[in-house]
Amino acid sequence: MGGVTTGAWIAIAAALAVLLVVLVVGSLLYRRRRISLKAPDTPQVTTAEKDRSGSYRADGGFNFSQGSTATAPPREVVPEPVLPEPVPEPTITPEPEVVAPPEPEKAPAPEKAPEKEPQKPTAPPEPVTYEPVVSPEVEPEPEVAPTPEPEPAPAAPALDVIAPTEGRLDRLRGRLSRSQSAVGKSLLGLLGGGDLDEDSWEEVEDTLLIADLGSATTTKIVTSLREQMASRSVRTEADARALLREVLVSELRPELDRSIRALPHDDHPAVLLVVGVNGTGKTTTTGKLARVLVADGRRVLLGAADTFRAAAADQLQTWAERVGAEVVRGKEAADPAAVAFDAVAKGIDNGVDVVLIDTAGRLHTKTGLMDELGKVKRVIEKKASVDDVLLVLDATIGQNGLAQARVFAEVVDITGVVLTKLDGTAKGGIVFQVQHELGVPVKLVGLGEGADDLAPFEPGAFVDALLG
Ligand SMILES: Nc1nc2c(ncn2[C@@H]2O[C@H](COP(=O)(O)OP(=O)(O)OP(=O)(O)O)[C@@H](O)[C@H]2O)c(=O)[nH]1
Repeated sequence: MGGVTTGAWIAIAAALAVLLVVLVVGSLLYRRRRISLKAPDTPQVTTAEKDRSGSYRADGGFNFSQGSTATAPPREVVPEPVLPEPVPEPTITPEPEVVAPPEPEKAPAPEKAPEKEPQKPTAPPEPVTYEPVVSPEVEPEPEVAPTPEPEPAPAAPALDVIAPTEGRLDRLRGRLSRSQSAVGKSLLGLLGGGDLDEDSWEEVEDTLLIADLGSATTTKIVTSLREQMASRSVRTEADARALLREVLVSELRPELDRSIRALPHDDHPAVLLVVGVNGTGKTTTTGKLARVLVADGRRVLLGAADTFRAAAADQLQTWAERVGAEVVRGKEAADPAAVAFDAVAKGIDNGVDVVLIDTAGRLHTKTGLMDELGKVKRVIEKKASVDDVLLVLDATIGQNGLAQARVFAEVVDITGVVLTKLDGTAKGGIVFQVQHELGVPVKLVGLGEGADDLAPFEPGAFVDALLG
C-alpha cells in the first residue's frame, strides 16, 4: 500500500509540475501578444509639426520659398500693450474685427494634408501649441477613470475638400484651348510645311501679335525661328513642334524664380500682398492661394484690406471659412493700412505660417494709389517684412492690363504676377509680354472660376498646352 501511495504521489507531483510549466508558458505568451498589439499605437508626431522649417516643394508644381531675411523687419520696440485693441498709428481709425476661424481641423485634404491642430478648446485667443497631445485614437487605459465628455465642438461649417495641388497646370491645360487654336495650331500649320516664303513669315508674325505677345517679343521669336529653320532641317510637324517649343520656352525665361515666398520665418509669418485693379480677380486669387497653402499644411490668415467694397471682405471671409483659415477684416471704409497691420499682428500672435493681404485697387489717380498702397506696405513693415507682392492682372484685357501693370510697378515693388482668366481668352501670349515689360516672373495663372482653378506657371507645361 505504502509503495502504491508513493507512486501515486510521484505521479501527482509530476502532473503538478507539468501544469505549472504550462501555466508559466501560457502567461508569457499572453503577455507577449498584448505588447505586440499595443506597439503600433505609439508614434504620434504629425508631419505638419516636422514640416515647420526649411524650404519645401509642394508635390507637383506649387513651389514655396522663404522671403529674403536680408529685409527682415525692424523688430518693434514698443512694448506690447495689454490693451485689447492696439492702434497702429494715430492717424488711423481701424476697429478691425477678428473673425475666428471655424476651428481649423483641416479639410479632409487630399494626399498629405496634415492635422496641425487636433482639437482646440473653445476659449478663443490662446496661441496654438504644438505639443504632441494624445489623440482621440489612442486606446484608453482600462484603469483610467473615464474622462468627461469632450465638449461638443461649435457647429463648424463643413470644410471644403481641396483639389490636389499637384499637376494642376496639366489638369487644367484644356482651359487654354482658345489660345491653343489661335497660337499653337496656326503656328504649327505654318512652320510644319518646311521652307517658308516671306508671306508665310509675315503670317507667323501676325499670329504672334494677335495673340498679344507684343512687338518686341514677336520680333525676337521670329528672328530666332528664322535662324533655326535655316540651320536645321524642319520637314515635319514634329520637327516644327520641337523647334517652336524650344524657342517659346526659352523666351519665357524658365530660369526665373517663380516660387511663392510663403514659408514662415523663425519668429513671424510670411506676409504676402495681393495688389491689382478691382475686378481682375484679386480676392478670388487670394482665396484660391489660401486653399493651396492650407492643402499643404500651412496655417493661413487672410487680411481683408480691400475696405472700399464691403462685399470684398464678405467674399474673402467666405473663402477663409471654407478651408478653416482665419480672417481679419475692418469696418466698411476702415483704413486699409490699419486692417493690414492688424492682420499681420494677429498672424504673429496666433503663430500662423502665412498672412495674405487682399488690397483695394482703385485706380483713380496714381497718387491716390501710391498713397494707399505705400501706406499699407509701410504700416505692415512696422510688424514684419513683406515677402511677396503679387500683382493680379486680367489676361482678357490685353494692353489695358499692361498699362495698369506699369502703374502698379511704379508704385510698389512687384515680385510676381498672377495672370487670371487665361481660360477666357485666345490671347495667352500676354504671358510673354507681361514678363518682358515688367521683368517680373508670372508665378501663377487663373484658369477658371472654380475654387481650385489656380495653377503654378511653368513655362514648359504652358507651351505644351499652347501647342496642344
Ligand atoms: N474665368 C475666370 N474668372 C475668374 C478668374 N479669376 C477670377 N475670376 C472671376 O472674376 C470676377 C472678379 O473677381 P474678384 O476676385 O471679385 O475680383 P477683385 O479683383 O477682387 O475685385 P473686387 O472684389 O471688386 O475688389 C469673379 O467673378 C471671379 O470669379 C479666372 O481665372 N478665370
